Amino acid sequence: MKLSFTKMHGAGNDFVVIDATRTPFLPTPELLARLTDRHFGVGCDQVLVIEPASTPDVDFDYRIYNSDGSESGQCGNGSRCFARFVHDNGLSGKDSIRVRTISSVLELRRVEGGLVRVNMGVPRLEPLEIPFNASPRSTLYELCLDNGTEVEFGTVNMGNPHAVIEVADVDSAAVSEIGQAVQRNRAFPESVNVGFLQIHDAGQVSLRVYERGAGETLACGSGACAAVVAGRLWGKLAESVDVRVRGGALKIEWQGEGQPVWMTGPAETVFSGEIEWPN
Ligand SMILES: N[C@@H](CCC[C@H](N)C(=O)O)C(=O)O
Repeated sequence: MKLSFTKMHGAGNDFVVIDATRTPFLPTPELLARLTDRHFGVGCDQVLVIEPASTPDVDFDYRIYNSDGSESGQCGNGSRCFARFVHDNGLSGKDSIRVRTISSVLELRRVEGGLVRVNMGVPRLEPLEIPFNASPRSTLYELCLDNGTEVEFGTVNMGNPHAVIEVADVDSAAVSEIGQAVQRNRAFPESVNVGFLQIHDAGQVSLRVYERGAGETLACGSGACAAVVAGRLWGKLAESVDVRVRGGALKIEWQGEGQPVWMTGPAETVFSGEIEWPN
């Protein structure tokens, strides 16, 4: 059987997009591994699946699988690619569509210049359940990691979990080592996306994210939203922030508690293809 796919990226966070609006996509671990593997398959950070709407209040369902096969309820960069794919392939003529993930409903809008603006929803700021070696301090937690490092971080749920650590310099931050140690901590039984945030001024930051289920990616849209929310709660950021990531730039806007976060950024198609499955 041949499976059609489209390779896309949003600021370098790359995806294999599957249109399952007519034929159901049944993602076995082996098939996901074939799609995500950069050496033996197509290669991507996440597989995005476009499904028919399961309820009348949305246009489509949106499933997200990390490169390790785990499923997530949110993928910001993927949402912009989702909107672009739906438009370019004539699946909807609307300029604004609503999609349901396993955890959230998102509104995706096409804007000028190939950019897409996404209503990423209202961030959830529930306090972390504190296990033995972490302690809360206002919107910050302190944690002694199993590698002996002490970190301070904020937590924000954007439909998926994020821990945000402020650093003096993103380029020299030990993103992989600290990211993995935070993910292993029992404070995060479902693991967590770990953001490293450098604040240049109230409107400009740099960010690297060690993603749950995918490792460090060139950009993480939900991570950018979480980082700006955390930075605003710490009183350090303005309502509109330009976020520099390794693969480009995103604009994040958040008016404050109870309000949705808006993310604007690029969405590009790289190529389309077919793979034989099973081979
Ligand atoms: N790259 C994403 C987030 C993808 C899911 C994440 N790794 C998780 O497991 O929650 C984005 O752009 O938001």
